[in-house]
Amino acid sequence: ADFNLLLDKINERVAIADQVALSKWDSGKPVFDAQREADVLVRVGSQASAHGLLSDDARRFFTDQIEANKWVQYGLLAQWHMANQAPDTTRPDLASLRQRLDRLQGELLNALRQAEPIRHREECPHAAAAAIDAYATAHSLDSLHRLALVRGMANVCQGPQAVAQTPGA
Ligand SMILES: O=C(O)C(=O)C[C@]1(C(=O)O)C=C[C@@H](O)C=C1
Repeated sequence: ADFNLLLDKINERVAIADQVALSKWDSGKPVFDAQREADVLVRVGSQASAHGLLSDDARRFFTDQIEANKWVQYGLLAQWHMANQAPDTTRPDLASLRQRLDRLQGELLNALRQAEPIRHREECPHAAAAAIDAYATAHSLDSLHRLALVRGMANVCQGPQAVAQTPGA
């Protein structure tokens, strides 16, 4: 196992942030929505064990994904305010973007579970950083989206003591 599937799923979620930012540019809604974050994290916590993960671990991981999402939104909104314009590509409304985020949730948790063995290895921090670097280069990510991967991977390495639950436990 390596980090490629996990990075793919993290990057997929980050790519949705671009469209969330556009919807917020249109609506003027703030990036931060405390109630929505709480809802997401409650669901993640309750679905963790079905994916073979501890609730706290899954919640911490998702807190990082939400932070990565906000970094991208703040970064893009600042670029668009600088330019006094945002791209005029068609964008889905926030409700359908949230449905897409919800659908990705299980895939992200499965990808985290799949990475479990490397997460506890001594070389995890180096392997994670190298995988992010290679992934960002291979996908020609700009510095904002590269940094979002760094943020999303921030707590993937866990040290040897944490133990995963068996699915359904
Ligand atoms: O749903 C939104 O409004 C988003 O901006 C997405 C998201 C997330 O990553 O899930 C990020 C920031 C908000 O505080 C809530 C949720």
